[in-house]
Amino acid sequence: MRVIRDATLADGRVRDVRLADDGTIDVVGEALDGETTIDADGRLLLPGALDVHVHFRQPGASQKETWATGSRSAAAGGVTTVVDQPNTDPPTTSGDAFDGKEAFADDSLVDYGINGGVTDDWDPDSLFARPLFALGEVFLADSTGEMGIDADLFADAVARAADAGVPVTVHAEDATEFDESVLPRSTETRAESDSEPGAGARERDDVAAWSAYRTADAEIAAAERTVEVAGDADAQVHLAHTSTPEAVDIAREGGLTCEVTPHHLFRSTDDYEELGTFGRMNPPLRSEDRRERLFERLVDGRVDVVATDHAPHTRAEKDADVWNAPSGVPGVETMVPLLLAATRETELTVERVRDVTARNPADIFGVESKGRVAEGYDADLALYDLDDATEIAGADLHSKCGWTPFEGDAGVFPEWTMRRGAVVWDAAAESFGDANGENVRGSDQ
Ligand SMILES: NC(=O)N[C@@H](CC(=O)O)C(=O)O
Ligand SMILES: [Zn+2]
Ligand SMILES: [Zn+2]
Repeated sequence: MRVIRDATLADGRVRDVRLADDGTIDVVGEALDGETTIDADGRLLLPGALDVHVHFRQPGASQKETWATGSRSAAAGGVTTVVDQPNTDPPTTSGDAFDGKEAFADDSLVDYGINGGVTDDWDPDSLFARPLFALGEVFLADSTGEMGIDADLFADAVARAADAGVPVTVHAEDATEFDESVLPRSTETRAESDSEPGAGARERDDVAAWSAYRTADAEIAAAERTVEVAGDADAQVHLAHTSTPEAVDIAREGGLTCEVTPHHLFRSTDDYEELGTFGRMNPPLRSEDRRERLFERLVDGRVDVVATDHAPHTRAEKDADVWNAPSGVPGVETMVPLLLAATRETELTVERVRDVTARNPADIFGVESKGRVAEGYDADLALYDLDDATEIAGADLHSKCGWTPFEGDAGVFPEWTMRRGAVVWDAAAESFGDANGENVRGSDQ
């Protein structure tokens, strides 16, 4: 059996890790026997990350990303499990659509889960008959794919998920709280607002208008409503991509779990000047003050999960004015690298990075075989040299979209990544494995 020698674990212990032939971890110990040795030489060994929020765009938008390119990007960033969201074309709102997506996921290099979505014409009976990772992201306002639903359907969908024993993830923005006075006035709306003095005072075309339009209050209101709906249905609910510290606090106090994205942790409205419309996403970037308070909650443990909301769009698509550019930024390859680089400069610890990227998502979503470097767990592993931070460059990344909102930031990338004991990314050789990822909820096919 193979042994990874002298690996520093997230808690600082230096241990050998012996791999069983079935792709699991045989034992973690000291001076272990084994046939072949992989010398970690004191470098950091982390459990492969579970990114519970990606948009890999197939079926329907393979010009932005495919399962092949998205999963390679994941592997090159130390991510060994991804969870795909339902706003594809067709949307994943029926059993047939689920099966269609699973056929594409066959191309995945890493393990995966597939979420089911809710729209007015979803087919819950056939959908819940499939091995869903979760119901979600349930869109409380329109985002890419225009799957926003109303309050009654939301309550109904959460109740059905609770009955089926399936967790729910929520895109919490309440469209009734958006500030429409920021919107450009078409001839029609201009006529209306002219009859209401004060409304629509000026036409905005700066990117910061996106943050002014989709207000922090819209997220806060939707988070509060989600707590109520989850309580009424006694459902397990997780808030996706919370952009405000207020929503994190509401989730904690209301018995929900929450995730934050790298872009809301490392970018703010101060970065619009540099990012332009490439910095437009939902929920939008917030003030530097809110970003700092979000980061504090990551450091002290109030944030449960970091997930990327990897939402690639082509450069040509993004290169439009603020009202017409699509929302979303890529991120699956840079999540762990950014967080590890941050441990060198902030109070963030490597143990917290391990918890929010692996242990907590596995525990919250019940992926029992993953998230830990311990006996019996899947040998999903990545090796890092904390002394070797490099500059992130879109051109070096493996997403099909070819750009990153983190251009120039420091990142600590993995030397190699293993999925179930097989190397899926070797940075020195710049080569990917050819393993086929598996559905972590079991396949339906
Ligand atoms: N976050 C985004 O701005 N966009 C996501 C959809 C979503 O997660 O809301 C996308 O699929 O493009
Ligand atoms: Zn969303
Ligand atoms: Zn999303």
